[in-house]
Amino acid sequence: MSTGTFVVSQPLNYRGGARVEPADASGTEKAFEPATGRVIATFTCSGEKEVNLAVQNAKAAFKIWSKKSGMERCRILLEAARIIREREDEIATVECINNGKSIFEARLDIDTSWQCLEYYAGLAASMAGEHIQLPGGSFGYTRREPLGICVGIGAWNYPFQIASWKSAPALACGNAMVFKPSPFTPVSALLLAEIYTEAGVPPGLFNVVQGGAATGQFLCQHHDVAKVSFTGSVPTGMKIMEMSAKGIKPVTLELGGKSPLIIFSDCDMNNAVKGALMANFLTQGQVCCNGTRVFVQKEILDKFTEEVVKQTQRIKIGDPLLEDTRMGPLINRPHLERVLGFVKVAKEQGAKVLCGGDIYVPEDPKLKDGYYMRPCVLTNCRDDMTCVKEEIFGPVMCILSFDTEAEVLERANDTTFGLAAGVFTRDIQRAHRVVAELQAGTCFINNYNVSPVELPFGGYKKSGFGRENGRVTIEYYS
Ligand SMILES: NC(=O)c1ccc[n+]([C@@H]2O[C@H](COP(=O)([O-])OP(=O)(O)OC[C@H]3O[C@@H](n4cnc5c(N)ncnc54)[C@H](O)[C@@H]3O)[C@@H](O)[C@H]2O)c1
Ligand SMILES: C[N+](C)(C)CCCC=O
Repeated sequence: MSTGTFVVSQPLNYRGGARVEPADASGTEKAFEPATGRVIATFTCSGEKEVNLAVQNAKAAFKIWSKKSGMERCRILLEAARIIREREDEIATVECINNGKSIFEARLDIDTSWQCLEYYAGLAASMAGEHIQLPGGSFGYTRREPLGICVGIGAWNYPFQIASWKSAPALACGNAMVFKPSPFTPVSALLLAEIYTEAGVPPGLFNVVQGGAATGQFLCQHHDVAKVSFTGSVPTGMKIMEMSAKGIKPVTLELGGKSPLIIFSDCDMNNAVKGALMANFLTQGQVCCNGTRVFVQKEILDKFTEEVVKQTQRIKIGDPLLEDTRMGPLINRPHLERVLGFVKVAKEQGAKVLCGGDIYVPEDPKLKDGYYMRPCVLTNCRDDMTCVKEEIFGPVMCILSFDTEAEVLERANDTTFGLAAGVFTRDIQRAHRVVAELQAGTCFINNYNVSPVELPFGGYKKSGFGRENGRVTIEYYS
């Protein structure tokens, strides 16, 4: 498949083990190919009736699935993981077309998706309660029971990965799920739904409803829904929590970030520069855990900055389906304008643009209406600037300088977010001392943005609570 050719011809809702047109509507949406600005799908957003049907299907499947043994669930999830792996290129291609990320990155996302299914398949087989000895020869026991119908609501930056990271632990624990992707990226969750069916889950165990806020609200307010797992922005997360509170439903909130990346003067410079690029420019900078506040120790500020700018200017921007492309378009026109707006405000507040921060028009004529910008490095930044305080969610790196460890720790933690953080140093004692003080769910040492599924992922403060991945997530779905 090549850029500019894909169109969606089948229904985008999934219920009872098949693609369906929704029974009612709460408006329509268009999905785009960000590389060309072309519409690839016009779809109906699900209304209350359709949401209700999806939940009823999930309820019927839950009755069957929750009675299966861990080993039976394990076999089916392993089969689904195998199919994802087999169809990796096809899934990555669809992801790349609908999201705009490079095919190189999309394949990595699909890898963490099947790995997540494999991981929870393994845990499913060994899940158990406890036997607790009581005085006088008496005893009690606990059972690990599924919650029931879980709702997953996803963001647009990692569409297939988010659907997998939510559904794999939910299904492994014996739950059913109704998943709502972002209306910007409605396509790839359907592939996951079809794969679960092919692998042998009961019809209705994993359903997809499409739509925006209205559809999401019907899901969160539904009285048969036992839990909501949400990935998205802080303002939406607050609404999800309010709605869930009314129904006393537990929530997992995977929200935004403005993570610090601390580069000490004793770092391996090449590795730190590489790390800063990985922390800022994957998926066009549209990554929740990006280390966008780059604190560099004064002694190496000039050298580090020069090298980062040189490497940033070498990033190959273009057609996301080409093997050598490393940066594609942003998700849509309004978001591109929003990110460029942040760069404008940064300049007005005194930041200096060292490279990028402007619209990019690729030479290939079919990409001329795509949502491209050049990755941006800002210097002369201060902690009180908008670009340093707010999540930009685009390819914009802010460089700040610091003198001492104590000073940088205080400034790094001076944020309402707490999703991730990074430290680059050759001093291993300092590395561990610093990460122990950082208020962040994930801390990287001499690395950034790797996320093995064995490790829990989630935030402190307004970056949310609850975790995805790792053994602990079982606690959030059972
Ligand atoms: N922590 C993480 O794991 C993680 C991962 C990816 C993205 N994010 C965050 O997501 C944000 C970007 O994603 P986005 O723009 O899609 O976020 P968003 O909050 O606008 O939307 C997220 C999802 O919520 C739905 N939604 C919107 N209003 C709703 C409502 N009132 N009720 C129910 N559902 C509603 C949307 O349709 C979408 O599916 C960034 O802040 C980013 O940091 C976090
Ligand atoms: C796989 N990453 C790069 C850690 C991203 C996780 C999801 C954040 O947006």
